[in-house]
Amino acid sequence: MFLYGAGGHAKVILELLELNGLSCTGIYDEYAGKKQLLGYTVSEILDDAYKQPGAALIIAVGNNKIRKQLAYSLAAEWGMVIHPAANISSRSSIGKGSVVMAGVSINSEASIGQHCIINTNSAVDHDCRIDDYVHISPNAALAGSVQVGEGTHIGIGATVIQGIKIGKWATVGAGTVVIRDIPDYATVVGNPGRIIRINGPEDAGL
Ligand SMILES: CC(=O)SCCNC(=O)CCNC(=O)[C@H](O)C(C)(C)COP(=O)(O)OP(=O)(O)OC[C@H]1O[C@@H](n2cnc3c(N)ncnc32)[C@H](O)[C@@H]1OP(=O)(O)O
Repeated sequence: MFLYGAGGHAKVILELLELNGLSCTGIYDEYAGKKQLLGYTVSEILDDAYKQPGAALIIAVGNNKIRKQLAYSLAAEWGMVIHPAANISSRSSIGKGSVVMAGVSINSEASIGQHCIINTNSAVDHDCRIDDYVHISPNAALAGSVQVGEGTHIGIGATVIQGIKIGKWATVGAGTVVIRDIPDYATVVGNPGRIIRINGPEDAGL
């Protein structure tokens, strides 16, 4: 498995690979300014090795917009990795390029898009629909049938009650309690969550 990205998020993914008995064949980061990550070599030059038959790449970058831009520019076979201590319903689905950290629960008939981060100890309950490039931060909890649009960031420890629809490229602040639908591009904070800003399509990365 190849990784693109050599920051803190990449460290967590490297350890997921190790726990799954998968070898990391290469790490690319053209802007990292470092040669090593956890003892693995980091290459600043993007060669074609990750495009060889049988190779797969995970974009190990936490920023949702940058992950989307890279997904379009790198054009690879996408890998996926799930922590062995995640509870994943056999009736759920997870898209290519996504990563699922320790302690996560993904319950029945939930669907996770491509290049998502489902971070440590978060919960995505039954029938949730998570679109591509979403990040569900550590300890966030989504009740049943919540929808999260493309590129949205759910902050650490946020709580979303059942049936809520959250638009695309929105931000839910740390610890926010979401009890009403959230429009596209909105930033919502507090308990109950209130909108403090609405950006535009320029916030969507591409
Ligand atoms: C493994 C990992 O590290 S995963 C990463 C997890 N990280 C996160 O979840 C971070 C989530 N980010 C946040 O919560 C941020 O505060 C954001 C994105 C919601 C807002 O950030 P900014 O746009 O920089 O807003 P800013 O800090 O200027 O705050 C604007 C106002 O909102 C308030 N505010 C900001 N965040 C929150 C919050 N989480 N809860 C309540 N109020 C908040 C501020 O107090 C401020 O209020 P004021 O105008 O009355 O002073």
